[in-house]
Amino acid sequence: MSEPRYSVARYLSIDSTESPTISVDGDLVFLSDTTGTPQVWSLDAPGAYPSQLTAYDERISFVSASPTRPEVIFGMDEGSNEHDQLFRYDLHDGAEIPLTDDLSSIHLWGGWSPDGDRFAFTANRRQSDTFDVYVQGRNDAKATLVHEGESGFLSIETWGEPGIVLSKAHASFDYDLFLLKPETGEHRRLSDGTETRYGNVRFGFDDRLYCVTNHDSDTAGIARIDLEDGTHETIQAGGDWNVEGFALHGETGRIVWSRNVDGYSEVHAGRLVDGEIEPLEDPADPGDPSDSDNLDLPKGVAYDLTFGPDGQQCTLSLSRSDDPRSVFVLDAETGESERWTNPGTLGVPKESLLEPETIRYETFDRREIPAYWTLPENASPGDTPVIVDIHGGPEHQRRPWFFPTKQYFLQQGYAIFEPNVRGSSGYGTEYTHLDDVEKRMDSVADIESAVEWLHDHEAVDSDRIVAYGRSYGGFMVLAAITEYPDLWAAAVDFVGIADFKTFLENTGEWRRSHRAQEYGSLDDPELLERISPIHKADRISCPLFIQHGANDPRVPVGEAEQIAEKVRERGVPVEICIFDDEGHHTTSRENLIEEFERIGKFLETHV
Ligand SMILES: CSCC[C@H](NC=O)C(=O)N[C@@H](C)C(=O)N[C@@H](CO)C(=O)O
Repeated sequence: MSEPRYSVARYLSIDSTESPTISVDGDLVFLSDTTGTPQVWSLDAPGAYPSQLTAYDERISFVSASPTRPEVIFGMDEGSNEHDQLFRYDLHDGAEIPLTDDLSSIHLWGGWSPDGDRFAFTANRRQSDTFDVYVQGRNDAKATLVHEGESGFLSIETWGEPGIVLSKAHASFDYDLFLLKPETGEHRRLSDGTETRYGNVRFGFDDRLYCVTNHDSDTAGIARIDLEDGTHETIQAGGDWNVEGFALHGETGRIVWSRNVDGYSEVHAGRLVDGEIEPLEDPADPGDPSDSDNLDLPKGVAYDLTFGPDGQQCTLSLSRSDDPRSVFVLDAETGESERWTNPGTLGVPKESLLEPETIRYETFDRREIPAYWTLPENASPGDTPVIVDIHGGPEHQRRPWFFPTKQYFLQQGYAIFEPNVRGSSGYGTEYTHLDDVEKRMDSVADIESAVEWLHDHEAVDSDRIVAYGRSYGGFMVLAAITEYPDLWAAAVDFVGIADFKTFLENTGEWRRSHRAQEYGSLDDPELLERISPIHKADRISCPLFIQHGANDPRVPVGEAEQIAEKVRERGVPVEICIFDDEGHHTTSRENLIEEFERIGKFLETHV
């Protein structure tokens, strides 16, 4: 194993800057984890020295600038328990005003009223399994309940002159949209009841509604929804790939949108004219519409597209394998971009941060599974250990963004294999459903096929392959080492599901029905038993590292405790790392460093 030149603490101390928003004064406000947890910072010019605005130990989850005043609202939870409270921050005098104080409830940020006098959110205050809609004056201590939801998730997409748009998530690809008039409580459905995913909902010029949706398509595009009759009209199709987001400035009609092309973002800019997108003119050739390639953004993953109040600037977050999460600002008229934050790599040479190769491997049913494959420098034939890193969700997608621990393991001589197995998002709606309910173990079989691909690779040491994954990916690790126990030298399970029955019984009650759509219902115990690794723990033979957070509201910590006990009973090496002040994500840098120093030692011992 090559001697590590940089500690894992060094990689984990590389800052992330993201979630940008532009204040009425034109200041950029964003989140940075420089102090060890994401806090609110501001910048008044690109590359200037940023100003830290908040200094909590707890993580801040979002920040949103008022459309009319020099102030923002941010959300913060405790111990990573996802029970966010809301706070207002005055950008001129630094005053911080708590807006909610119901610590037992989750507050999901919705948005500001168009005049900035009020804001809206959903919360499960009334019933823990149900989110209701609340409106609160920016100076008021109390909120008004304006709509009672039904059991399960309910969130706010946007607030415009016509009203508040609500999103009811029945499942990851089955949403309904509603329009709520907060003054009267009038509430009517805008969606047509088909199994459709909606996101990024925004009011445009003359209050027409725009969104990202896969309505009537296998991939997502930008559509306009008629508020009167609910007709959906696609104004920008995704084609072979999904449109992933857009920013739209109502008054000017300026639009910046991006497409997820095999994991990489392709960013476009233009203007809505008569409801159609007119691409920006190519500065070099006036009259000739430019295309995405004319936007001189680094090739990576773009997200958080957001216009400033005047529509002249559009800010976004962007990350690449060799570029930590940074904030850029686009000139919406010319398409020219400027980097506003540059977190740097703490002296780790950028050329040592490795880009993946995008590959596809054939799986058991001859389907092609996309994956990212990264070999370490100077990988010696037949002597390279591999970490198979399986993402969570499952309706998520691994993409080529900056991953500090991935770069650390690469520098230590591991190759990294990141499959987007069936059920992953990013490859069309049909692909996301290939692992649903009774098809669960097909995605685990995709992992076996991945290892077969690795066995055929000249660099790989087949006896030193590690199963590694977070959340749903942690389930995939436990499933892989029970279904195919001979393939693995070791395994690392972060906040994984071990038993779908206890998971569904103990997960947050507001999310149970949503997750049952993906995994199966408690009414089908035979299915849940068939797909739960806990019942095959006697097949586990490789050393297992388990990490969890005691405050996890999604995958209860009991999932970690029960699998650890089962495996330990058999005398197989098990190490468990549970943080009392963390939840589904380890959010403090101090804990992350402890976690990964322990994982590094565990892998050194067993691989
Ligand atoms: C408005 S949709 C909310 C989706 C929900 N988010 C928080 O609970 C969710 O299920 N997210 C999945 C990515 C998720 O948490 N999946 C696993 C864990 O990886 C699970 O708990 O089922």
